[in-house]
Amino acid sequence: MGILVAIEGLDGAGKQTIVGRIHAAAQERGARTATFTFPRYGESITADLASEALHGAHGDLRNSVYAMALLFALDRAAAGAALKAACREHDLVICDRYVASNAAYSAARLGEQIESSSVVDWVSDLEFGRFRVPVPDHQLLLGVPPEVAMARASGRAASDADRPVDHYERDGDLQSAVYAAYTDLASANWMSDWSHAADDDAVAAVMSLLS
Ligand SMILES: Nc1ncnc2c1ncn2[C@@H]1O[C@H](COP(=O)(O)OP(=O)(O)OP(=O)(O)O)[C@@H](O)[C@H]1O
Ligand SMILES: Cc1cn([C@H]2C[C@H](O)[C@@H](COP(=O)(O)O)O2)c(=O)[nH]c1=O
Repeated sequence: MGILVAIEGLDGAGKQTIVGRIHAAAQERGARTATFTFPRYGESITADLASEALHGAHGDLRNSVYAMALLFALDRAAAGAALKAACREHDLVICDRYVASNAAYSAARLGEQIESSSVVDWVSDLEFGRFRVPVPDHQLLLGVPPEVAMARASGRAASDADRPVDHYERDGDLQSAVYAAYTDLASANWMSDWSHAADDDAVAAVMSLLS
């Protein structure tokens, strides 16, 4: 049985980039490695609906924190069997965003503190309890602060017409609140052990989990 590792962090922090580096390093070491990216745009109708809402479609859908979180959770629920199979067939399964994204963004949007957050409990009951998606063995918070992540997201939007900034990405106060929520989830080792690192240290933190 392989290990399931979730890479978390802000919009534009560089999660996709670091997942690529971890994947390459693990394969170089001979580890059978698989990756999943959430939301699964183009594969999941609920992921696509969430993205469309973040870009202005579907009326006031995006205003509901619980409705948005439910769409993201349904996307993961539909991937649950594939995730479990991947863990059986690989040494390392890396998720670019996972359940903690729902916890951090939802708590931040509602202004709830992690240690007493109703929505964080709702997310874990729904996703791990009811939908039975696998609990990650390790979670890594990519330690890139809001101002850096937002600059990277804006730079990407300027050079890629298919990646305009969305409703969450253009909200600096939300990005700061999400980073604080993630930091608290990591400090509390929410659901599993966390590390908090960037760049080479982030790659090394995940590689150290492989025996
Ligand atoms: N270490 C880095 N230094 C400078 N730029 C970087 C670094 N890592 C990623 N970038 C750039 O920042 C932008 C965002 O990176 P990436 O797409 O990996 O972020 P992400 O966290 O997956 O974003 P999102 O969650 O919004 O999909 C890209 O243009 C990427 O090339
Ligand atoms: C998976 C997931 C994502 N979100 C948030 C985080 C982002 O701001 C957007 C879209 O994700 P992307 O990585 O920028 O494509 O949605 C969330 O709130 N809950 C989730 O489970």
